[in-house]
Amino acid sequence: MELEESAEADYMKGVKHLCECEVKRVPTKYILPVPDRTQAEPDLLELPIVDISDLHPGSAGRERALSSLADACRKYGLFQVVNHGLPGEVLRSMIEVSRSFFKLPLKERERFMSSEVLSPVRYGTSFNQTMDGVFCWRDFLKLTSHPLPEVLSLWPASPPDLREVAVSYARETRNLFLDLMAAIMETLGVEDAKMMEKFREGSQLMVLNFFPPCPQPELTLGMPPHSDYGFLTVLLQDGVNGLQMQHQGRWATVNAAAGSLLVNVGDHLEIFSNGKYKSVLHRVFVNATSPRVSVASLHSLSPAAVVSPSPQLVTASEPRRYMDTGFAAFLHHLSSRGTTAKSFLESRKLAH
Ligand SMILES: O=C(O)CCC(=O)C(=O)O
Ligand SMILES: [Fe+2]
Repeated sequence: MELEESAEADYMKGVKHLCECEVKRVPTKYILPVPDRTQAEPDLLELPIVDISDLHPGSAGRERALSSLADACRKYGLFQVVNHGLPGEVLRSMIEVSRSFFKLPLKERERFMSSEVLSPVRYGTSFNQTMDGVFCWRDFLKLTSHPLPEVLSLWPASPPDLREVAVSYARETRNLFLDLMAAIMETLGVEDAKMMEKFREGSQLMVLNFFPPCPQPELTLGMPPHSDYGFLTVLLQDGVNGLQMQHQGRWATVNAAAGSLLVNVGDHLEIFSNGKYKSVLHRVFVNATSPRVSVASLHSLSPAAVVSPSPQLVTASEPRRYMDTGFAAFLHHLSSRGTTAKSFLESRKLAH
């Protein structure tokens, strides 16, 4: 009992630390109101699959692949990519090095703790630890990954292979993002070379997530319902289920094999597409036995840029649906209200 009480006072140190204190019950700080908990076993959802090799110019299956990509962005907001060209070894090493980082002693991880959301390297816990009333069962390391040279020296130097592995993973996911955005622009019927240039100059943030086993997983969540802010997120998981998405008004569990890559539509693409493609609301559940690691790579324009609906998608019959949105507006929302559900995007909608 004594141990659990002192552990509770330490919740800012994260859930890995709580587990090391061998808590047998979830501290009050993590207990969600009943309606916010996961239902026992939501349905498993078969995700649409996009074959990246078919998107290459000249591929016989190109038209079909573009149409399945458009459908996936419109109807699901989350899909699985295959034949993506990322070497299995790069994916496996990224999971492995993330796992090793979270195994480091708290003292080493804590050095990267910061409440400064713009900090290029940031270790933390929960979703938005300065705002969350109820904490969630997650520790994370956020690494600004593009433009890289200025920030690389700030990344953790331990585990010793973290920089090398994460740089090569970041480069590969960035290329995948750029290929996907070129194809997505085509599915939207938008020709905009300047925009493609902005994607190339854009930002990339990698989020290494760690969800340790939880003694009472039914009381809490690994991440609350949220959408990601960027254009696309490339998501790598370790084969332990945890991701749920909202589809047709219901929560469903996403079943992704170890080493497979998922891609989800973020708020900026919803804005750019003037609402044609929807950012997906998703959350993470935890379990009592298996630690889980995931790596989310969030891609957008540079923080100084403004995202607007593409002028080519605003017409007399399709009026502009969203305000111009800069990164500053997002940060303001984050620090004043948090970003659970799709509250940020809702705040950018224009009334008609
Ligand atoms: O762990 C996952 O599967 C999802 C993580 C996620 O949604 C995020 O980092 O934004
Ligand atoms: Fe997310």
